[in-house]
Amino acid sequence: ETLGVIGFPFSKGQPRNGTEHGPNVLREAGIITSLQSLGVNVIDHGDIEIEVVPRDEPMKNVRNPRTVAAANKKLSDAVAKLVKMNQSVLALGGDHCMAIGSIHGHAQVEPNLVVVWVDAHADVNTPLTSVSGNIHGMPLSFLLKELEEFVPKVPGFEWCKPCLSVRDLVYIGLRDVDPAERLIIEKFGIHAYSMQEVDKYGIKEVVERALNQVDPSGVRPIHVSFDVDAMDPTLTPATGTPVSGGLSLRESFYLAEEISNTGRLSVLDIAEVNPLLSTEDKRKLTVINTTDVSTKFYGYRRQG
Ligand SMILES: CN[C@](CCCC[B-](O)(O)O)(CCN1CCCCC1)C(=O)O
Ligand SMILES: [Mn+2]
Ligand SMILES: [Mn+2]
Ligand SMILES: [Mn+2]
Repeated sequence: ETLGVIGFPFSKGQPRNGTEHGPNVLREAGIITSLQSLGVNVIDHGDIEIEVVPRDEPMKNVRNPRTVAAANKKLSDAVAKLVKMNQSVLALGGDHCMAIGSIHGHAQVEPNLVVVWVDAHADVNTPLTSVSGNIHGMPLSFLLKELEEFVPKVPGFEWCKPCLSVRDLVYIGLRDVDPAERLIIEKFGIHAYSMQEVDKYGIKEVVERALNQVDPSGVRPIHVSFDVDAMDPTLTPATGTPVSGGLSLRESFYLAEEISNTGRLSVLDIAEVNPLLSTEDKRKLTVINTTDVSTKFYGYRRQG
């Protein structure tokens, strides 16, 4: 089994510079060697080449649409190519708009995939419901078939055909959801385990229910889109939209271990590491904790 690593050095899905350095600070922290030490055959395919599209005027309030679209088209093609070569893929971000390219590319080869979205946020605003205009708060609206009729054409995204159904998506870690996002989640009955459910049922029960709801027969390829702001900000402070009361280190480890144990993790996104948004020691803490969770997704066993 080969694990292909792709860097997505990108920040234009949100306004805070720094997530373009995410892939490299994770590499410098030794994420590749940590994975290789698990006996995983890791190939680092380098970074997606990012081009800034000139005169990339906002479409209504959507910022950097063409630049975000062009970068994610490249990511989609790269992910599809690796999945087609039977590699599992670790995509290092970069802001969470990366999920547009990553999930789209994965779905071109594995249309039967399910998505586990681990995040403080639902990231399901449409270009019309978004208050911020930051595409990192909208990726799922570009991917969900049931939202297609509510999403306007955004310049550059002509390539991005919705490829996911709401019943194939489950959230874990929500604690900062916009009113319009809540409406969408309730209208379409999207499975969602917020931090309230994590407290109520415990992480074991939440992970069990989540996986059972999207894939009761336990056969479908899994795409995990992991926003590091799902974890408590005391653990991953170097991120753009921190929200208190997040997943503990052990809850994050357990979630990753259970996903790993399915043997069906196909693509993992690690999004929203922003080394510029904190002091040196907080940056170190963020990349160490992010790396430690990542190794659990790929078979690190706490029991030895
Ligand atoms: C909750 N939605 C936000 C944040 C999206 C975070 C994206 B992620 O990838 O980091 O998860 C925030 C919108 N609020 C901003 C403050 C005023 C109310 C709206 C948005 O910009 O859509
Ligand atoms: Mn988030
Ligand atoms: Mn996110
Ligand atoms: Mn974030």
